[in-house]
Amino acid sequence: MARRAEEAGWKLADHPRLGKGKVVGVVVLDGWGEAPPDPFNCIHVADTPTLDALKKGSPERWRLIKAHGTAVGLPTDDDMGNSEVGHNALGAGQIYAQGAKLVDMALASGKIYEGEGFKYIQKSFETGTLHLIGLLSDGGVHSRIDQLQLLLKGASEHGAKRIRVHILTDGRDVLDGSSVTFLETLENDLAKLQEMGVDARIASGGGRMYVTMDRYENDWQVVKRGWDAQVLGEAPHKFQNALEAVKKLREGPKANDQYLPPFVIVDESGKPVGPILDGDAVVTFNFRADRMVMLAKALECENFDKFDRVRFPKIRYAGMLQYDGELKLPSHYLVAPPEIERTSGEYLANNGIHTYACSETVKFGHVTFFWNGNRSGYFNPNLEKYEEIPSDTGIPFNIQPKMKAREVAEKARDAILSNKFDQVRVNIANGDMVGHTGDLEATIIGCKAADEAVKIILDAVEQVGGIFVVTADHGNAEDMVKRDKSGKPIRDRNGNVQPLTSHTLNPVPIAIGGPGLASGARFREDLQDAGLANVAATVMNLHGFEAPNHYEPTLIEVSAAPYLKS
Ligand SMILES: O=C(O)[C@@H](CO)OP(=O)(O)O
Ligand SMILES: [Mn+2]
Ligand SMILES: [Mn+2]
Repeated sequence: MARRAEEAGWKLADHPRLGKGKVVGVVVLDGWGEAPPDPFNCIHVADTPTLDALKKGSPERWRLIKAHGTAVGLPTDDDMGNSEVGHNALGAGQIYAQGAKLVDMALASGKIYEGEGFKYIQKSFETGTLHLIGLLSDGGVHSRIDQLQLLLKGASEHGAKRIRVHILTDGRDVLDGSSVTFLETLENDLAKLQEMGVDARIASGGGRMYVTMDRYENDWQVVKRGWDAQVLGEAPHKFQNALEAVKKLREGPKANDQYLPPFVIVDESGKPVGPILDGDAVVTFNFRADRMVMLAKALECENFDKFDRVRFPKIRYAGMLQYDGELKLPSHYLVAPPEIERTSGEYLANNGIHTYACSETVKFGHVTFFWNGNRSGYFNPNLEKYEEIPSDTGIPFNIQPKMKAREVAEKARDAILSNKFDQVRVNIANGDMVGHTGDLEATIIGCKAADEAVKIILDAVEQVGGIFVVTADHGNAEDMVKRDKSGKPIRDRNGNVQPLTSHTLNPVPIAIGGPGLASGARFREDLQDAGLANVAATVMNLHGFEAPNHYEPTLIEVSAAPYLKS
């Protein structure tokens, strides 16, 4: 193993001052940013003694790092962070131009229409329909409506004569209710295409969390609901107009953009206007992977047993990107994904580090798949163990805001105490998943549960003389209200505020410590602009290795003299 590592350039140099053999507990708090104290800062309001102690206890071992925008490879600094780019950066130690940006560039240059993926689907344009399925939003987390608009125009200029759009409404990365405006924009564009002789229409729809966009195989019924509407043209709700559909369905009890029921658009005779048929082309236009992989499997896999597809049309299918680099799924795609290579997980596996990673289902791929550069599976099954705690299904997370935080922490504790692993890595989901519901009270409970989970892990680290790194992937729970430009919550005539369900632009904390951390180790002061991508080198150091030269620099320095708490 050592020789092989050396030959392929995988061998990491020893750190001059930090030794090996200490277990390193890496905790990623999902959706846990830093913001000023405020009644809408649920992390501030919640009882979080463990995280408070890390912040107050050691100024040289607690700091903030960037988790949004260009620091994580997004197009601009107006782009909020998200789990995919966040965990990619944390695990890869390098900043890659991410899907959002790569698609922007391919559309701007027109290269998207010259690639293999587009040429492949184009073969269906003469006799078949082009179907576009994806999230209708300008959130920039999974997709962007301006990219859809360009693709619609470009596809019709390149020969698509019949286009059907299958929309998923958002309300998670953008304000609830904004689906109506996005839909108006889309209908306007489709009308222009119709004037130019293209038969372009919306064919079906539904809310992202209830229709299609499940992830990590949490609930295949979500994908089935989408399949029935998009492919079979069947749904409990039928309308002749999508705008009317969304407005009407939003009136239902507890209905919102995220959870809108599935609908199909039908003609005057009640016939669906755009089921997916043999000979058609399909593009899933989300660039982000996790919530498209399940649909990609259903559209592409010959052998499929997750639900009864009833009909498996012979189509030409391409993803906006290839969503899984290991499974090569889908096999055709319009834009090549970022080549996230030489991740810290692969380096550490090649240097003999035993790793345990755990999360509950809704975040499982975050600390495995995303962490490893959008690759599923192990680098070395003899050295790694990934464990998933099943998430609650069928209920929104504000009903069970504690989620599986304690269960995940107890698994991590056991892994740390087992002495079998050098790195124990978890994602604690509450700040994010409950934050997305916009329910403040539940989010406060969720944040407390996350803090308690961190305590369980830190206690175990303490017991074995190990080291901990506690950080987060992006903000969410620390700001839960829509604000005006000056930062004041916007209130309507009745004094009500609008909950902010999305992520934020805030930085996230990182804390290091534990009895195994060398007494002279502290955060450097020369990296004020550091971000998530600086964490991988830091973690490698804590395992006793120097990071590779092409990694973003480590956050820590180790002085010969012991670092003293001030
Ligand atoms: O739920 C998701 O898909 C996104 C928000 O769209 O959140 P995260 O990036 O935290 O996974
Ligand atoms: Mn996240
Ligand atoms: Mn989120």
